[in-house]
Amino acid sequence: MPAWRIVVGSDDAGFDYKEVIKKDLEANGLVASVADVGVDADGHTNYPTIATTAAEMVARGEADRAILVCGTGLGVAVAANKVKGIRAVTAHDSFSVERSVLSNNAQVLCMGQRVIGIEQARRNVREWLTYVFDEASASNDKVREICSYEGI
Ligand SMILES: O=C(CO)[C@H](O)COP(=O)(O)O
Repeated sequence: MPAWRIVVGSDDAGFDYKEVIKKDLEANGLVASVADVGVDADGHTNYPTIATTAAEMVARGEADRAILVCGTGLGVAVAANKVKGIRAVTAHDSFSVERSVLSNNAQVLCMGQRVIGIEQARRNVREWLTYVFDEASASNDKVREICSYEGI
């Protein structure tokens, strides 16, 4: 199991969950490091800036995965997916979180603070850390097709 380098980010609407998740990650033995690209408690930054900053860190290989929180988990996913090579998903249930890695090899998990409860969000993150994409799986053909569409 890898020692994940994780980057977390949120807008104002996702700040509280981002802070709780960050603390959980820092205490999780599967996590090597946690970087926080904001927002801060008193800061305001639009979600596309936060999401693309985090996604670019993953795309450059400075982090393995990202967790992004906004009100719905939708805007951060749309923005993160604009970064070449990034597969970001909004997933609020355990099965989708599992498949986001095992089917889609998504590196970015997005959630909405206005959509799910904090305990489900924390559980999603705990479980997400335990999944690793199998490049020998049948799903890889489809992930490669997505990459090929992007020219990578
Ligand atoms: O949920 C969001 C974007 O998907 C964000 O937290 C709020 O966006 P807004 O409704 O445009 O303010």
